[in-house]
Amino acid sequence: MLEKTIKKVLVTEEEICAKSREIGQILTQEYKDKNPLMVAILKGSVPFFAELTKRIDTHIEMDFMVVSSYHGGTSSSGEVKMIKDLDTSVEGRDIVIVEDIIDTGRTLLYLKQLLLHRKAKSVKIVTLVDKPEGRVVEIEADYVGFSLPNEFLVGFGLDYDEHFRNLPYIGILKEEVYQTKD
Ligand SMILES: O=P(O)(O)OC[C@H]1O[C@H](OP(=O)(O)OP(=O)(O)O)[C@H](O)[C@@H]1O
Ligand code: HPA
Repeated sequence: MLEKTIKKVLVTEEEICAKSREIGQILTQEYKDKNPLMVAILKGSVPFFAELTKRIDTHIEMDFMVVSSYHGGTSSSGEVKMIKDLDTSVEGRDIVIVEDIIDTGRTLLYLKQLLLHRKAKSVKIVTLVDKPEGRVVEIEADYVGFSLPNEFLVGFGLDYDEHFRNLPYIGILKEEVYQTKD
């Protein structure tokens, strides 16, 4: 079973649910009467997006984007590519980007600049995980669930080679998992 591949759990399911509730309450106040467009960045943000949006008690709309900067394994190519754009116009709208993780920051810098260029009224970023030591460009999230050390993380949307997104917690893999997959 998947649990056997995990060396250490860093954030439990209970902690993620409690934090999502907390951020959801803040967003409820902040976006009351603003009908923000909540943008999930696929695929990693899916579990957190589902957990968070349930906890927002005011009108929101949802849309989805696919961008990619990681191509298998644990390293980044550095280039951010748009694979699926939004269906909705962002002009004059309050936008909340929801991510699973900020690491180098390249993905979110690209997305924030793109949406501001398209004349969004405001763009805020919510991320489940921040790895501040990984940053190579200047960008910060407005709301961070958990600030974690610079290790390769899996679970709650975070993948290693497309696997482990379905773990209900965030953890690090045992060394042998990398050895058998590479
Ligand atoms: O701060 P960065 O170094 O840019 O890394 C963060 C991005 O990397 C991952 O996406 P990925 O491109 O792997 O796609 P995925 O969401 O489908 O896993 C993650 O979901 C973020 O979008
Ligand atoms: O630690 C990570 N795990 C999974 N995907 C990622 N994308 C950036 N950093 C990570």
